Amino acid sequence: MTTPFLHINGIRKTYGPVVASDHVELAISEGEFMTFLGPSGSGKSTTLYILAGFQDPTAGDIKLRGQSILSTPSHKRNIGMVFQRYTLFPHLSVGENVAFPLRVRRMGQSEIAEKVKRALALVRLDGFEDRMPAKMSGGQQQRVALARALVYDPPVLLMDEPLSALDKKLREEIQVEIRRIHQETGVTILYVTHDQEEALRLSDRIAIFNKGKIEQVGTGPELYANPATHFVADFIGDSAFLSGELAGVQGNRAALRFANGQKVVDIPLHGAGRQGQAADLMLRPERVELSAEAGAEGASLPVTVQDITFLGNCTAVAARTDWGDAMTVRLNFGHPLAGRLARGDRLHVRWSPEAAHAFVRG
Ligand SMILES: Nc1ncnc2c1ncn2[C@@H]1O[C@H](COP(=O)(O)OP(=O)(O)OP(=O)(O)O)[C@@H](O)[C@H]1O
Repeated sequence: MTTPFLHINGIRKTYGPVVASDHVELAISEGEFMTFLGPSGSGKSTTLYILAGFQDPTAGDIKLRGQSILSTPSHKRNIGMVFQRYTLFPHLSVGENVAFPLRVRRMGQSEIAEKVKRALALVRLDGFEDRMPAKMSGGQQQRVALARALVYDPPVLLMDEPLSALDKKLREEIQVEIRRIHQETGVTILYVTHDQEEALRLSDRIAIFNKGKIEQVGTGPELYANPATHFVADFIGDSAFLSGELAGVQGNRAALRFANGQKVVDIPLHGAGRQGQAADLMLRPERVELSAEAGAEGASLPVTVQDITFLGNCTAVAARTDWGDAMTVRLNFGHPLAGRLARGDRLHVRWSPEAAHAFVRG
């Protein structure tokens, strides 16, 4: 096996009784854009801070090109870092902020000027050297922070929710910039977010964190097409989950029975399960339609319309099964049912049989 570029090797971190990172194991390739995605408190930042050297792990190791970096102090790890909130020095100009890591490294004045100019050009802030941070927008300040983190060409850049303080439009603009910078510099990026759309836009691969552990690692399409667990299936994509119980299990195929007695047979079962266990049927939104007529047996359920919301290119229809499970189905603009629905209407949710997956309740 070849040595991974960056190896997070069984990292565990506890704070008293709280297990923040629980044997996190991950190999990252040189130049890869890896995102840690998960809900608040799932251990993403803790793992990143251990990489940065701000925290020591309780157990495990971090290896860069096969060498442990745990005993190297944070400022000597040569790892760039951009945080949630702008962390510029307010009393220093943009140029001095970006120059700071080079001054610490005792670089010569002309080389500093050259590198600062190049780093500011990279984040499209050419000519902003003399501006003070307080006179810049949030997005500009975050780009200065990015220039400062990249100015000494670190092999690894860590980013902890760097866009969470910005509004949606600005966030999307800077996401495009971050992708471009990643491609231009080839720096290996580890990026923390709880926003699945951001993760999907930016990453080569995504590690899904839950309760301190990585539940699954894969590309966006891999995670969407083959979620390993209920949690991953729920976290990536807007899926409907309809509750029932396992009516029969054969290997990794199962039959699932809903509370109204209807059955869905021969569907993939993710994770171990046995007959009688509570389980959910997962339906991805693009394989689901609403119709006035029932569909094929085992691929159709009656529902009641709860709410109708026009969203421009589509209409979101919130519906409920007879046993109270909620789901939302989107009708494309111009769909024959859009504009003709009212609360309380009885309709049928229909899906293509290959779109149904069973997940045992976690
Ligand atoms: N210094 C600390 N002392 C005690 N507990 C901590 C400390 N730092 C983190 N924790 C706990 O460890 C767990 C993981 O926290 P962490 O910040 O890594 O999660 P996260 O996924 O990055 O969440 P967020 O997106 O909210 O930052 C949480 O339960 C948190 O409360």
